[in-house]
Amino acid sequence: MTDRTDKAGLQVSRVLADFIDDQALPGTGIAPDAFWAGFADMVNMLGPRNRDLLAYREELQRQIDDWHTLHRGKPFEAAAYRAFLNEIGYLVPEGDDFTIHTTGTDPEIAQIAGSQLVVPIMNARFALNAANARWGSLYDALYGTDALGDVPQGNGYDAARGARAIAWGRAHLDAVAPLAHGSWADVDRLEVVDGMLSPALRDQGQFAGHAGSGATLTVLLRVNGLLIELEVDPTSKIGAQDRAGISDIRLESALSTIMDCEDSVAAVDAEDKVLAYGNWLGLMRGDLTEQVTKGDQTITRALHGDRGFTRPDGQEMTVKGRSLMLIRNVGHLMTTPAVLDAEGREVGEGLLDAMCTVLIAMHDLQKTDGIRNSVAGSVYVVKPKMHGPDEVAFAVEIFDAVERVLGLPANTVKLGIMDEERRTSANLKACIRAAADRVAFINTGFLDRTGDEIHTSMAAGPMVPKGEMKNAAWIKSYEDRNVDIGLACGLQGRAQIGKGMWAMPDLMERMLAEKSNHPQAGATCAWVPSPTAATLHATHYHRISVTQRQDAIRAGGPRGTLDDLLTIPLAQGTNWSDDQITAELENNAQGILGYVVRWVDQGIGCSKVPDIHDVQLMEDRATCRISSQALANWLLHGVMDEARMMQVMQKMAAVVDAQNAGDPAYRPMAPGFDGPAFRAACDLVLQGRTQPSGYTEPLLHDWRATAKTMTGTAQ
Ligand SMILES: CC(=O)SCCNC(=O)CCNC(=O)[C@H](O)C(C)(C)COP(=O)(O)OP(=O)(O)OC[C@H]1O[C@@H](n2cnc3c(N)ncnc32)[C@H](O)[C@@H]1OP(=O)(O)O
Ligand SMILES: O=CC(=O)O
Ligand SMILES: [Mg+2]
Repeated sequence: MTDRTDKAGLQVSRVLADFIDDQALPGTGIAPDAFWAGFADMVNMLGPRNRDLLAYREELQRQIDDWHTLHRGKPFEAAAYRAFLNEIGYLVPEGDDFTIHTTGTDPEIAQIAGSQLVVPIMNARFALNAANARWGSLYDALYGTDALGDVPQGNGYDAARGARAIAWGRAHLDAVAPLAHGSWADVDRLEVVDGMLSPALRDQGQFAGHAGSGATLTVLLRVNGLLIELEVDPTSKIGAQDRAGISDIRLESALSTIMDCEDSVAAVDAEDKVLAYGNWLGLMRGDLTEQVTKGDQTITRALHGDRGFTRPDGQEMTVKGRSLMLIRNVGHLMTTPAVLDAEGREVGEGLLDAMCTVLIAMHDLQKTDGIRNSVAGSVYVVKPKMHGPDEVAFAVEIFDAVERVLGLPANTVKLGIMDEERRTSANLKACIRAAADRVAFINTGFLDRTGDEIHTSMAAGPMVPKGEMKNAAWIKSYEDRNVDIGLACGLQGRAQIGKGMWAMPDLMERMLAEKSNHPQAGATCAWVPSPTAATLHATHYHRISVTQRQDAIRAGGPRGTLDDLLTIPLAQGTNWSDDQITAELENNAQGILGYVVRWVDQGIGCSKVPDIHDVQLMEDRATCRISSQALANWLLHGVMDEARMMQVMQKMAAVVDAQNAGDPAYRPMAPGFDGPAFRAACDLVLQGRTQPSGYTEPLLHDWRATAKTMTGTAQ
């Protein structure tokens, strides 16, 4: 039984009430009574609207299901389908041209293009690492991963491998910051004389500053707005082997980081929410620390400070040591047992997130020195899973209300719009207009978007296998239109246009080869799963000027069409071989089970799970949405029956158990197949058709709460 206390008519879990009153509010100038009264008003005013918007989602989905059921087996008529979507209000008029008015953003949002890291906020160790991932060692990223084609072997330093990393780094400098004469590979001394770098760069404007001198010199270069740091230290292991004594090339890497309260975490009750909010508070106050033990060494991880350099003109400059932090709230769907309204209903989790995360960010807004996040005085909230312009307008209303309660200037909160639901993609211009005063990014969350693609048209017929989705007409149009519309709405120089996650965290060679497609496509940022990936992906922004790409794209005129966007990825017939069907079933089942078992039993919201080809994949709720919707779709259309599905689930549960054999906290699913994790995974498929928009969170939350009750850890 949750211990609750009355706050302005709300029944608030005591653990949350204490956290807000004793930790989050002190120092903000907001009194507890004012906070809770303001939140109660918000719940009363916006709660019913929230429920109406969700009911409208369901109503539209029902009409779409009916339309497909009526037309099944007949040739698909795109024009009739589009007319129907207009008629039911799924498609709304685009409206006149306009440009956004967002002001007061930090340079990382509006001016500089670079990697965007995402991190589960409930993991303090990772969250601190992410905040500090503004800077990363290029040598470490090359040496420690498969970026050079192979992974390091053994424990000691492999000098030949080190030499390959150094050679790669020098070749990169030749490509992006060439010398006036010769190659970086041949430099045998670096120095700064009278504000000039020696040897001279072809473009002296790329020399941005320096610190120290002689044997402890640090040189800063600036390429497409991103800083590159050359560290000279001939006494270090690497520097001693280097002709110029360069010990590392450090890159400005994760320019921005999304601290995630959504799809990469498992937060089902007040205790979980307080952990998430507590870490955010530590990051915003600047005092979060975590003990990190590796081998026999324990260190205290804390936020890095800023550093001072001297510019070529002799002026001092400060270089930020941390990534600009954004906070992803949950969407409009879920409610939370952390707070009950006057009628005893759970309140919208999105309302609670909005109020608490912005309150906490006030600790940063009030600072004038030290460890600051937004120097421009903004709070960046990423809002996921919104369906269409009315839901974006509702998010704006939420933040209007939050700003009023907290006494913040209007539009302090900037909004990141995840373009990851089909109704948002199809009405993107109207969605951006709805947030024109505060939009700070649009981002193609292609993983959720793929899940919604399957769910929306679930009744139309069996879809292509998961791996073929990336070649479908809708997704190309979706990616192109997002950039086209973003540029047409004036995001260039004002807000980020972002692209999606690299979901193969261990395949860095492949990421280096492929992810340049994101800046090439005009994206000012794209998601990476780890600090190392942020460093490697930064090299793409050195090579590609996103501003120039955006100018060229805009000059070329709009590309993706709405008709392509609305083209349903139906399979052309279902004459797959039995082996093909088995492979698809097993692959999806393994991903679902491997993810869900850690989510439900251990509360881990983001995991690396191998696929059936043994490629480690980042799995979160969005990837789980795809896999479960893909299986639900094939089940609905008889590609397999329930008995076969259950057989596959049991077989793959045993495989997942074996994969986790080394984890002492792991509870095997086989041979009983009756624990909450296995049942959750099966429900995600069996009930996938009727889950709201095909989301995984309602079932995951229920089963996690059950598992917590079973183990006596429920709040
Ligand atoms: C569709 C979407 O919504 S995508 C957005 C949601 N997804 C994410 O946020 C992905 C974030 N990434 C992660 O959570 C992790 O990288 C995973 C789960 C994919 C892999 O985790 P692991 O298997 O533990 O990674 P691995 O063992 O390779 O590396 C761990 C180290 O890398 C660091 N690390 C890994 N990912 C991150 C990250 N995103 N941010 C900061 N540090 C990270 C850890 O701090 C750790 O280093 P440490 O020991 O010095 O603390
Ligand atoms: O949130 C990101 C996605 O791809 O979904
Ligand atoms: Mg998403």
